[in-house]
Amino acid sequence: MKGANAVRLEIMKRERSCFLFCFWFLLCWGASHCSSIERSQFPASFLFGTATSAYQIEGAYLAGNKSLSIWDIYTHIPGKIEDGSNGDVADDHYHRYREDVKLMHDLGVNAYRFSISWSRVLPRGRFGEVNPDGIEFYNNLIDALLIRGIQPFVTLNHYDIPQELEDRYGSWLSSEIQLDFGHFADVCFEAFGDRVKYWTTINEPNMVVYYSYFEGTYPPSHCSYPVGNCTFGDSFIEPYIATHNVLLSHATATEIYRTKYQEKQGGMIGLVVSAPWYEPFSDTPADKLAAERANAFQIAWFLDPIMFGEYPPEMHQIIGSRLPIFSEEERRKLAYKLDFIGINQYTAAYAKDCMFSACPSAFNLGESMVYVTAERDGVYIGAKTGISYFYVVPSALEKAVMYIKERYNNTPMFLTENGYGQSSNLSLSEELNDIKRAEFFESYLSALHGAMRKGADVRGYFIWSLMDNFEWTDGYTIRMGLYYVDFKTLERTKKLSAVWYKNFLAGNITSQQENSMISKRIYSRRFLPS
Ligand SMILES: O=C(/C=C/c1ccc(O)cc1)O[C@@H]1O[C@H](CO)[C@@H](O)[C@H](O)[C@H]1O
Repeated sequence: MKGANAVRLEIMKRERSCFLFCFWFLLCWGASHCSSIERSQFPASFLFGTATSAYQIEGAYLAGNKSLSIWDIYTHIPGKIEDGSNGDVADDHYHRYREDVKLMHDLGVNAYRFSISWSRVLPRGRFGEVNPDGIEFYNNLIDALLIRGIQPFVTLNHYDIPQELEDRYGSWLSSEIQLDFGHFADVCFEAFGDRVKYWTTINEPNMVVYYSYFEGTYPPSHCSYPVGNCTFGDSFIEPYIATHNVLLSHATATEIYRTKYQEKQGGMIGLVVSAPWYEPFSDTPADKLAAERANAFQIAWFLDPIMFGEYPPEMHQIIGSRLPIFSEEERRKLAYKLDFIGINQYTAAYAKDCMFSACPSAFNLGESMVYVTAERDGVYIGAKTGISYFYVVPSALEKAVMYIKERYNNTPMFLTENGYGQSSNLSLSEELNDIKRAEFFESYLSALHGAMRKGADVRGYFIWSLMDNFEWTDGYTIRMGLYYVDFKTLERTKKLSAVWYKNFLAGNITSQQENSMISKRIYSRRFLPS
C-alpha cells in the first residue's frame, strides 16, 4: 500500500510539474518575449547598474559651500528651460543618498554610475581650496555603495563646470581648462581612488560641444548665424576649439591617473560618448556615405584623436584647416589613450546626403552635410517615445557597439547609459505601469547580447536612470526613472520597470516567470504603487 501511495504521489508531482510546464508553454508560445533575455547570458563579472548625474539629481545647490555651476546660472535665466524649472532641489539626492542607495540595493545592481559636482569639490577650481564638505559627501556616498556591494562608476564631469571657470577664461574655449580639469581629476583620484575602480573623464563631449558652441542651447549659449541667433560665439570655429580642449583635458587627467595612481589603485579610466546611430536614408552611395559621415561626426570626432592621434578623415574632408592641429607634446599626452569606451545609446535616425543634393536645412547635424530624419515614406524608424527625437530601435545599439568594436580594435566597452523617456503629463498609473520601458530594456539587452555574441568586449550596462530627474533643457517634462519621483514630496515610488529589472537581475525561475508575465501584460494591470 505504501508503495502505491508513493507512486500516486510521484504521478501527482509529475502532473503538477507537467501542468506548470504546459501553462508556461502556452503562456510563452508564439510570444517573442519568451525567448527573453536572461542575466545568466552575461558573464558573472558583468556590471549591471543604474546611472545618474550630479546636477540632475543632487539639488542642494547652495549646501555645503558648493559654488554655482554653469547649469545653476543657466537654468535661472528665464526662457532657457522648457518648464522654467531648475536643479536647485531636483531629487534632493544630496540629503537622501542613503535612501537612494537602498533603492539600488533592492534592485540588486552591482554598480552605480554617478558624477561628481566639480563645484562641490573645488568651488573655485584651481583658484581656491578643496572643499571638505564636498569630499565628505562623495566619501559617504561611495562608502554607502561599497557596504552594499555596489561598485562606484564615477564620471568626473557631466556637463556642470564651476561658473568661475567660465567667467575667468571661457571654460572649454581656453587651454587653461586642461590645467583645471587635471587638478580636479587629481583631487578626485587622491580622495576617492582607493575605492573607485572605474573612472570616466567627461560625459558626452559630443553633446556638450554641439549644444554649447554650435546650436547654443546649452550654457554658455554660443552660436552664430545661420545656425542660430546668439549674442556670442562662432558655430564654425568654437566647436573645434572646445573639442580640442576637451580631448586634451581627457588626456591630462589620464596622464595623471596613469603616472600617479593607476599602479597602486588598480582601476580603469575611460571617456563616454553619446552614440545615436545613423542609418542611410536610401541605398544610394551618397546616403551610405552620409550615414558614415554622421557616425564619424558623433563618435569618431572624439575617439579617433584618442585612439589614433588624429581627427577622423571624414571630418578633415569637410572642416579642413579649421580643425586644430595636435602639437608633438599634445600627441604624446593623447597617447595615454583610455582603458575603455563608455557608450550612451538611446536612438537611431536616417542620414540623408546634403553634399551632392539639396537639403531642407544645411546644418541639421553640425557641418557633416547630412540631413537627419526619423521618418521615411511616412514610416518612423522605430516606435516613438516621450522624447521627440528618441525612437525605439534596438538593432541600432548592436550596430553602434559593432562600429566602435571594429573601428577601435575591440577596446573594452561599457554601455554607460540606455533608457526610455516618458512625458510627465501621463496619469500616475500610466507612469507607474511603464510596461513600454520594461519592453525597451528587454529588447535593448537582447541587442547588446547580440553584439557580445559577435565578439564585442562589453563589460557592463547602466540604465538611465535610477529615478526621474532634471532632464536638462526639458526640465521635469520628461521622466526616465525606474523609480517615480513626486517632485512636491520627493517621495520615490517603484515603477513596473524597476520590478522588471530586479527580476532580471535575480535571474531565478520565479523572477523570470514574473517578467514574462510583465511582457505579456498579464502582471502589469495588477501593479499598484505600494
Ligand atoms: O544621450 C544623450 C543625448 C542624446 C541625444 C540628444 C539629441 C539628439 O538629437 C540625439 C541624441 O544625453 C544623455 O541622455 C540622458 C537622457 O536624455 C541625459 O539625461 C543624460 O544626462 C545624458 O548623458
